Amino acid sequence: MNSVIQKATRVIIKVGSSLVTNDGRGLDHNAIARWAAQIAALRALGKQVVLVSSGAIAEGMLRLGFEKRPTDIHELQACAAVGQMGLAQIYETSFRAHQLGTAQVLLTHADLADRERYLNARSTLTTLLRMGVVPIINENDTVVTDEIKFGDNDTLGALVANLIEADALIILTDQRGLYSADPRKDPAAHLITHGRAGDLALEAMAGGAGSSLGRGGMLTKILAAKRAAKSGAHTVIAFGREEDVLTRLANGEAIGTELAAQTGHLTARKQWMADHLHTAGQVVLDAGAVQKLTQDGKSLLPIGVIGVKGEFGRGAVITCVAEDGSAVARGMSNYTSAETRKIMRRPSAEIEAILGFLEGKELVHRDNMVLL
Ligand SMILES: Nc1ncnc2c1ncn2[C@@H]1O[C@H](COP(=O)(O)OP(=O)(O)O)[C@@H](O)[C@H]1O
Ligand SMILES: N[C@@H](CCC(=O)OP(=O)(O)O)C(=O)O
Repeated sequence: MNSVIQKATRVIIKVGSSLVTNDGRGLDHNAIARWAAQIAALRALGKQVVLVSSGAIAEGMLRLGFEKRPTDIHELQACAAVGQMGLAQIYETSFRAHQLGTAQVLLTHADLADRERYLNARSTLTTLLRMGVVPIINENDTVVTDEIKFGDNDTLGALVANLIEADALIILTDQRGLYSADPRKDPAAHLITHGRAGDLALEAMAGGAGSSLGRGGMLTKILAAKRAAKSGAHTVIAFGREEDVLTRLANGEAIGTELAAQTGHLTARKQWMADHLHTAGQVVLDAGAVQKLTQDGKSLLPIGVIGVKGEFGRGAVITCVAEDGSAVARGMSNYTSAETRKIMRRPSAEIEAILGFLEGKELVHRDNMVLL
């Protein structure tokens, strides 16, 4: 038994290049239809699923008539741009068969390192999930070249797990999981069924890149598990063509390699916030707001703010202090300091009229906050 996926309510599933393609050129429509059916079953169990799928380059190669993977980086980018249309098309059709809508989300690592974009991506994804849509994520290969060189969606999967605080990351690949050595080179290698995310011994077992299409190999998967664990997500690495792999994992079956996170979401978030000792600014809360945050577990609304100190941008980590100056909480602000000065002491229903837009009715959402 393995209850990690069974217990998870928010899951990122990453489907690698080596799996999603038909012998390296074009997409395997039948395999994609099977994953869509299984993801629909997971949704019916009440799980929210985000799919990170590779395969754009492979499909673009087919559509543009390349026999071999081009070496020119801009030709690869062109393949990705053309192929992404096919990838979106096939996922939309496959999920539609199960009455599920899909959304295309193209991201770069830099997007997630930028606070404002991070918050925007997070809000978009959580809104899509709330609406019952399955977001399909890939790298935005048009605007970056580093990622295309390494071809690594494992890292992207982990970053997305951090972004929306997923409970689990499932990495589907062309091997049954992590082996004690690369099974393509060492026939005596055995499957590692359990491990601790972040254990350095695992990194030594994972060799370099695997197939000619997938570039990351097992090492990027192990590093992705380590990264995902930073926000409390567990990782499972499994063979994507194993029959009903996703639904069986959701039923608690032990398949592949499970790499467990050692800290829960809350501890992880606190650690992350603790890294921001030098916050960009402060907001002063009235007694009612302090009570809402500390006693009732609520978000901070602008109406409870009576002062703003310092200058900060949207997405900055700020400190919420009581009138006597004692620190109450720390969190990411939905509004800049200038905007906060305009909307403080005012009801959230007026934000849009005051600023001309609404980023959220909260100044700091509960999910982006830790109490001190
Ligand atoms: N210890 C290991 N256990 C399993 N696979 C390994 C290991 N070391 C290296 N590999 C290689 O990693 C490959 C999977 O990585 P990759 O081809 O990048 O897949 P994907 O496209 O799914 O990301 C496997 O086919 C295998 O050859
Ligand atoms: N973004 C690109 C490549 C991503 C990629 O190959 O990643 P991986 O599946 O981790 O080896 C694509 O869609 O073709």
